[in-house]
Amino acid sequence: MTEFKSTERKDLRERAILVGILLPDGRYNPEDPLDEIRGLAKTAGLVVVGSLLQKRQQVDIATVVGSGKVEELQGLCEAQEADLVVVDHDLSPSQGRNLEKALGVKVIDRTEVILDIFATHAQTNEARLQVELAQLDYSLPRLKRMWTHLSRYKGGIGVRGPGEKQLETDRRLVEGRIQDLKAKLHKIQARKEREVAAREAVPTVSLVGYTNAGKSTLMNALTGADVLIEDKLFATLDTRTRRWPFAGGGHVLLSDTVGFIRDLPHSLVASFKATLEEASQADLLLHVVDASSPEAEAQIQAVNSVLEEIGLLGHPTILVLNKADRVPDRSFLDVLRAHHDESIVVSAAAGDGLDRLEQAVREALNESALDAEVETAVGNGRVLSYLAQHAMIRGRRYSDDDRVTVDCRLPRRCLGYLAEHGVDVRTDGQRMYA
Ligand SMILES: Nc1nc2c(ncn2[C@@H]2O[C@H](COP(=O)(O)OP(=O)(O)OP(=O)(O)O)[C@@H](O)[C@H]2O)c(=O)[nH]1
Ligand SMILES: [Mg+2]
Repeated sequence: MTEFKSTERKDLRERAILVGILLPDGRYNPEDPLDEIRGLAKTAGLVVVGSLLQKRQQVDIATVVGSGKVEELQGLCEAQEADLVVVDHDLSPSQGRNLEKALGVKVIDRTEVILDIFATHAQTNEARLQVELAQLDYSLPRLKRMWTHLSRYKGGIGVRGPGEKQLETDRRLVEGRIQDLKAKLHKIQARKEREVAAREAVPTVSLVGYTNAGKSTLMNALTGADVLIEDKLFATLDTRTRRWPFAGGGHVLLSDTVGFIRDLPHSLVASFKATLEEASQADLLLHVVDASSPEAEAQIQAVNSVLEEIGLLGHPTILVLNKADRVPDRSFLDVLRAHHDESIVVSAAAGDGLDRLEQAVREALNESALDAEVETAVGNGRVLSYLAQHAMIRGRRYSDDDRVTVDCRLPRRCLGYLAEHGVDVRTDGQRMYA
């Protein structure tokens, strides 16, 4: 019966029903609480054929939504010939199983949709390995819980059943693959670090921000690059770095990064940490915001919490309020600007405000680097090669007592390292970009 139906259908994409649970403390778009999960479903290539919302004090332990809603959902699935149900909430393995049993269709949660999108969008070898690592990290505890659940039945008759053995085999396979992936990623990242170190000592700036905020559009507008832009979530998964020539002279290196989202699955944050850590090498972050979204403020907070997780919250940052051309009401921008003093309004698509952005970046970079004289022993190879990698060296003076003084432009973030190594640093506070 079902088979007959599906061969009759012209559109072979999977048909999905979205389920949202409105909890008292949940942060949703009040006009359309399913807005984001609908965007995720669309990006994952699903056709949304229906949706269902339930207001609750807390999620139902067994089935997330209440039993009445489960019945309603089952009717909806049949009427719409749905292939799957997407729940905008994390599901425990047993909640997923219970719902699947009751509904007779596949049930997936928000994290699985995000992991799926990442898996289809990953293009470089590194991104693919990171996604696979995240997927295995996500499935490992589920694997355990799934088998534990089974072996509880088997354990009842007092035997170490095949479930237990199977679990061991599966777990060992998965754990082995995880180690293998980590080793491969480690190699790639070590190579990248060498590449970064070998770069000329030009200031670097990283774009960060909520997914779909317009980071890649801004990257293209500033550097003339040709990075993929799509009205989809997570269009960019691979970091790219391009030269951003300043209209007023000089240039910096600008990197695009993977977008953030509220409640980014932990396994993903962990495996993309290395990619995001490129941002921590940057002298400055541009936090790009879709200022035309009613969720702008909540998205800023979500990005800040990921930044905090990867230790970047205190990093020098400029907030870029993008899509100004689409903001329906100016007063909306004023509210955002009042909350965030270091912010610049732009439209990456229309090319508005980019000159002001350049000026703000110059000023921030001036503040983030110092003219310095660093004195150390001629034989201190470690510190001298550190300086060669991180500072813009202008000259060296040698003295009779085997000491060298390096005259350079030094990023502020290097002061900690030099202090740790007991090196003497003198600064006169002159600015490089006037
Ligand atoms: N109206 C308007 N649309 C913009 C602007 N900047 C970007 N967009 C649109 O917003 C959508 C997302 O842009 P991207 O540049 O791909 O966003 P992103 O932040 O790189 O997104 P991910 O890589 O998916 O995280 C695209 O449809 C862009 O055309 C802008 O200034 N104004
Ligand atoms: Mg992008």
